[in-house]
Formats: sequence, structure tokens, C-alpha cells
Amino acid sequence: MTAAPVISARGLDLTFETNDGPVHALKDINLDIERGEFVSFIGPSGCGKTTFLRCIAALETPTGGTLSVNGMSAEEARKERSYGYVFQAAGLYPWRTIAGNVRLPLEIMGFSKAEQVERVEKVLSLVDLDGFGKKFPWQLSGGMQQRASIARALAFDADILLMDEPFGALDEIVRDKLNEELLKLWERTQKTIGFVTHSIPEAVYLSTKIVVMSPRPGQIYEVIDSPLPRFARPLDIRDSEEFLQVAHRVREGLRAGHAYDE
Ligand SMILES: Nc1ncnc2c1ncn2[C@@H]1O[C@H](COP(=O)(O)OP(=O)(O)OP(=O)(O)O)[C@@H](O)[C@H]1O
Repeated sequence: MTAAPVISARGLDLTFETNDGPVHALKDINLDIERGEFVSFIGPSGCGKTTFLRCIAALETPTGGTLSVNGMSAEEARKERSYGYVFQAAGLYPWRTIAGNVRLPLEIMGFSKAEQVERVEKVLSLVDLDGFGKKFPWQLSGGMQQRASIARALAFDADILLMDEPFGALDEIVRDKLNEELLKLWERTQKTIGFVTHSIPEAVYLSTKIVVMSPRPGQIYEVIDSPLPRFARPLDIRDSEEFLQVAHRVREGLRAGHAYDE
């Protein structure tokens, strides 16, 4: 028997009603994400990547189709705290220490003081920020702040991690390092990850599955299963023939999905 997908979308549609008329943001999205997969969403600006992630998180309500998250509706899954969400900007409260920021969801959820301390220590260590708990966000580099926001999303140990361009604002060297660390973290925690990116190398380096989207309205153009080894991915795998072939396929998909715009 195969396990049910963690996330399953069937015929998912979303139209925003705006002052300028309806915006068809998602059209007929069909996708299964299995437990433990690392799935990237890539596509041009406005193709609905963020909107789809927000649907999974029940931050948007689809106008058609079905969506299940951990075997429940997205709304139920949100109430069950099935996912942690990492935004493009770290979004840390400047008046709280790093530990205080990471602890915040645990306070809201009513974890005991002792468990809060234990969990904060554990997740700060997972993102390589041991010893930084007492610092304030402004005392940390952009990359470290983003690691802290990942720690916050991991603090309550949800099965699913949703990440919306978490490293988009960082320079390439820092991004490379965080990509490597994220892979290790994924290996250690066995989470299911949904990851939005604009970067082809980032998508190919990280993912088991790459969802190429096309705009107006946002649709899935192609789903590419990566042939790369699941975890053993040193950064120089990006020079390998296999990697370049997948990157080429993604690029072709993006071009083809965009063709009617040209
Ligand atoms: N709350 C909203 N109200 C109206 N339209 C919206 C809303 N949110 C998103 N949209 C529109 O839906 C479409 C998809 O937006 P979305 O942010 O999901 O795209 P994206 O692929 O994540 O883009 P980017 O890569 O620029 O972040 C866009 O046309 C956007 O303008």
C-alpha cells in the first residue's frame, strides 16, 4: 500500500476579485506531494507560486477544486499546526531576542516554560545558531536572520515546511551556504518541504521535484522529478552533467510556458 500524499490538489482554481476585475491567479492545479519530498515551485513573476503556497497554508481560499493537507482540509491543517511558514523577509520582532522570536509560536501554543527552552535550543542548533539566542535580530547578518526565521518555523515541529523565496534577498555566497544547510536540515528532520524560488540552480540543487509554472492564468506547465541523489548533494554537483540537464529542462519549460507572451 502506498501512503497518501501529504499535499494533494485537484482542479484547484483561484480567482481574485479586484477593483480592476477578476484576476485568475491559479487554474486547474493538479499536484501530489509525498511525505518527505522537497518540492520547488518556479515560474515568472505573477504565475501564482505564492498564491498556491498560501492556499496550502489556508491563507487564501481557492474558488474551485479540492486541496488536502495531511489528509485534512487546509483550514483544519492550519488549526492542527501542520506546517511552519518561512517568508521572504525574516520578519523577526526587533524588540525580542533571537530566542524570544523563535519561542513566540511556542508561547502562543501554550508550551510549558521548560519545553520552550528545550525546543528553542534544539532548533537554534539545527540552523547552526547555537549561542545566538540572546542576540537581537539587528545584531545578526541577513543570512543569520533568515536562519532564525527557519528555526521559528521549525520550533513546533510541524511535518510540513512552506518556504516562500526564503533566500531571495541574500547574496549568492550566503545563499549557497544556506542551500547546503537546508538540505542537511531536511535530511535530519525528514520534513516535507514546499519551496518557492526564482532561481533555476537553487530549484535543481534542492529539489526532489520541480514544479514549473506558467502565468496568466497560473498553471503547472511541467513537473520534473529530479534524477539527482536525494541527500548526497555537494555544491559542486551543480557542475555535473546530470544537474545541467535538469537545469536545461527547467529553463526550456519556463521558456515554453511563457511562449505566448512573446
Ligand atoms: N490578494 C490579492 N488580490 C488580488 N490579486 C492578487 C492577490 N494576491 C495575488 N494576486 C495576483 O495573483 C497573481 C499571482 O500572484 P502570486 O503572488 O501568487 O505570484 P508569484 O508567482 O508568487 O509572483 P512573484 O514571483 O512575483 O512573487 C498575480 O497576478 C497577483 O497580482
